[in-house]
Amino acid sequence: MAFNNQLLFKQILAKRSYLCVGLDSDISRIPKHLLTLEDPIFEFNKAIIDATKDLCVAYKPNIAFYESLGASGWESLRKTLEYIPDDIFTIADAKRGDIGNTSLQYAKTFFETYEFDSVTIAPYMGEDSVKPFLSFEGKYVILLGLTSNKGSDDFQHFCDISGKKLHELVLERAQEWSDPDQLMFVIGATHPEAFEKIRSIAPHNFFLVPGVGAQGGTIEDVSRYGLNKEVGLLVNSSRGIIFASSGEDFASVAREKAKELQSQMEKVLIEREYL
Ligand SMILES: O=c1ccn([C@@H]2O[C@H](COP(=O)(O)O)[C@@H](O)[C@H]2O)c(=O)[nH]1
Repeated sequence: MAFNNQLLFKQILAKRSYLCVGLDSDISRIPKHLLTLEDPIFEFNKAIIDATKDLCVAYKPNIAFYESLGASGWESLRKTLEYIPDDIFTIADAKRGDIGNTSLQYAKTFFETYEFDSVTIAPYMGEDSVKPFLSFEGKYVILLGLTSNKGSDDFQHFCDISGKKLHELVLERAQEWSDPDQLMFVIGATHPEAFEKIRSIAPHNFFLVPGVGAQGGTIEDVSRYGLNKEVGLLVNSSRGIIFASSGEDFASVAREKAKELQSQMEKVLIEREYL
C-alpha cells in the first residue's frame, strides 16, 4: 500500500491510535522458551504483531537488532516485514545517509529489496545525501530532527546559528527538499518543551516520536503541542511494550502495554475532537 498523510490520518482515526510499536527484538532479551525454535526473532515478532496489530498504526523494526546477526538477522527482518499487515505503516529505523550514489543503494535496500514504507535518515551530509531516498514515489524519508537521547544537547539542541538552533535549521531547510507527503521528522518525546516551536516550524509534517516509556516521555506531553490537523504524530514505544514480560505471557503483556498507550491516545483524540 502506498501511504500518504491522508491515509495515515484515516488509519489513526479508524484505530483510535497513533501508536508505533518498535520491534527492537534484541536476541539477548527474547523469552527463553522461543530460543529453541528455528527463527526465534521472527517467532517473537510474529507473536508481538498478532497481539498488537489492532492497536497500532505503524511498526518500526530497528535495523541494528537484525543486521548485528548477519544473514539470519536480515532473513528474520524479511519474514517480519512480510508478516506485517499491508495497511500498517512500516519504518526501517536505520539512520542512513551518505554521498548520493551510496545513499541510492541504501534507498534500494529499504524500499526495493525490503519493501518498507519509510526509512530514518541522518540529515547532516545535506541535500544530496537525502535526495536519492526522495526519488522513490510513495515512500517516506524520516529525517532526524531533535533526537530523544541526552547527546541531542551536544549539537542539535544547543548549537545556535544566527539565532536558530541546529535542529530548527534542519526542519526549515529540509522542507525545501520535499513535501509533507514524503517527509517526516524524528522528534524525541524527551523534549516536550520544544514541541510548540517545532510544530510551528513544520506544521504539516508527521513526527515520529520515540522516547515514550523506557526513556521517560509521555503521550500527554507530546500531544499537547505536537498534534496538527491530521494528528501528525506516530508515537513509538519499543522496550516498554515488547519486553514488558520475559515469560511465556510476553505477547499478552505486550498487548496490555500497547492497550494502555492506545487508550491514552484515544482519550487525547476525543478531547481534541478528532473523534
Ligand atoms: O531520537 C531517537 C531516534 C530513534 N530512537 C529509536 O527508537 C526506539 C526507542 O526505543 P525504546 O525502547 O522505546 O526506548 C529505539 O529503536 C531507538 O533506537 C530513539 O530512541 N530516539
